Amino acid sequence: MTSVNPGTQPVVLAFDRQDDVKKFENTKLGVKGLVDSGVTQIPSIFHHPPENLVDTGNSAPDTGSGADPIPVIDLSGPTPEVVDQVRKAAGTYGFFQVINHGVPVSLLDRLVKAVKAFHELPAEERMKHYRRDMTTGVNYFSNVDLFVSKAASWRDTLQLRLGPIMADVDSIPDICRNEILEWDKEVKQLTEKLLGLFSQGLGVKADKLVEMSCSGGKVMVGHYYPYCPEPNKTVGIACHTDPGVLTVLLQDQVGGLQIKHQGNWVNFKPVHGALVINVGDLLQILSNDKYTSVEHRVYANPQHEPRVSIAVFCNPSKRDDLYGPLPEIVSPEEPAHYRQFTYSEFINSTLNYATNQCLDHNFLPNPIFPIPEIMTANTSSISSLSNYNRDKELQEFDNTKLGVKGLVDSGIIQIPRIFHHPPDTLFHLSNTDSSSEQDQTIPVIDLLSKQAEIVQSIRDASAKFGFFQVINRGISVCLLDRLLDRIKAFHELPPEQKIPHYRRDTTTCSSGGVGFYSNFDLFQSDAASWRDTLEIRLEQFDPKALPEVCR
Ligand SMILES: O=C(O)CCC(=O)C(=O)O
Ligand SMILES: [Fe+2]
Repeated sequence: MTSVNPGTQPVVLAFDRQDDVKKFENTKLGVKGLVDSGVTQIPSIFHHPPENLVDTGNSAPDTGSGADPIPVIDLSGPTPEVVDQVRKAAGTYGFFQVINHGVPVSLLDRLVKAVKAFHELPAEERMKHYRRDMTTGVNYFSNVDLFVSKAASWRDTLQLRLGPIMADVDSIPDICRNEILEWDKEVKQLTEKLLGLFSQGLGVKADKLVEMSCSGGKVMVGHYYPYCPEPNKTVGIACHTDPGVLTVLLQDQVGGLQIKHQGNWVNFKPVHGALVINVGDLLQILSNDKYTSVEHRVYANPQHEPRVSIAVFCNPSKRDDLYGPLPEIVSPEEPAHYRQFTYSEFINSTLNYATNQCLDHNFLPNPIFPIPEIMTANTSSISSLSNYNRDKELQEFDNTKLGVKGLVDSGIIQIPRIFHHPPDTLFHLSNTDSSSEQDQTIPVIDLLSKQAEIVQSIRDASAKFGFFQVINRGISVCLLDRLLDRIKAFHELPPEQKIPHYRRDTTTCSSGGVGFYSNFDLFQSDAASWRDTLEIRLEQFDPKALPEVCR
């Protein structure tokens, strides 16, 4: 799309990509739909920068070559030995596989088959499930971050909330419902067992992490990585760490997962019947870096056989409890590397993860919750933190691109400190005393009155209040009502539709004169205010840049 800038060359507006992304989203068929349509070249929205790419040389990297260094742990072994193996693997690789884990291998096989069958349903069946809004707890989409990432990846996902409250069971596609419900029961037991082993590996009581509700919030994703005709231009999942406590991953035999170990990418060789376990960012923090949350990625599938993987992300369900290095394991000799924070705060601090409520996890800009401050463990409340870094928190808030509405949607119960105004500037909403100011009302001037009266009223109001209201001003009241309603509708759009409009500078060509932001003076004022804004430069804007909902 081009637009003409008066007196200069045509300029290419930056929303070309967003149009292509929307077109792809509107197919409701994901990358599987593209493959089925016979594409031989992948659309440019999937092109990743060279530093993200994996050279697969058009065939799968050899997942079998060399010694496979990632430990396989037999959970049926004696507990002290298992604890020791878990502690070592979690501290060095951040990843390991478990066998004899108690989940019937036949169920694992059936689950992979059922999730694959869902992704291979006829187009008209599959697209009925395509949605991003989280109300039922069941979602099917391609790329959780489609509208915010710079490049999309070659993967579709069926996502389900397993806990603390199971998704609406009737919304789970029939073709995989029974298998998912069976898996949910098994994975609950397995994750509690694993949290027991992780706790003991830190030398704290076995039920410590379960008591902290570390696996109470669970999200399952069933990924489908179909054949990619240009695997050297995109990826299956870009390099990331999982933000939560721990991840249980079931993969089929196709291969494609790679983990970073000592600076090198290591292929994760699938073992039939085994489950892959990895440490998330929160567990690294809770363990005060004794366990490590490791970067991993999946290359775009160069084989005609599609790859299926099913991950369960475990997160705390107690949002307002404090998390941070376990007090039992910090001491003056081994001080805490991170401060204490609530899980809500953790979510708010990680890019739009909170605000779109997709606890599918990936693609956080920082591999670890950015808490550089070293705090000792006796901190009992966030508000008593002395190491408040305002610039950093402002930047993190701006990075969510969702304004204060995003904070409200994420369920915060305390407003972040960047919004705290000094007491002398605050209103007292509970003050009902009728002061002299409250008795006075701002004049309403009827523009259909006699000219002389109008002039007199305007002169008086301007002198006394500097403000007045006008009625009968020739603009249809119905239009005004619609305008208010549409601006409200814009602010209440789902995150993925609002985020593309987030920008502070509406003077650039690429903005089209339109921008959505929270607090125009966010980085200059002493305290931010509880308000978001859609700005339109009336003198010069591109109608196409306006959000459709209020165009
Ligand atoms: O598909 C895989 O093997 C890995 C998936 C993954 O890393 C994720 O969903 O976070
Ligand atoms: Fe992951």
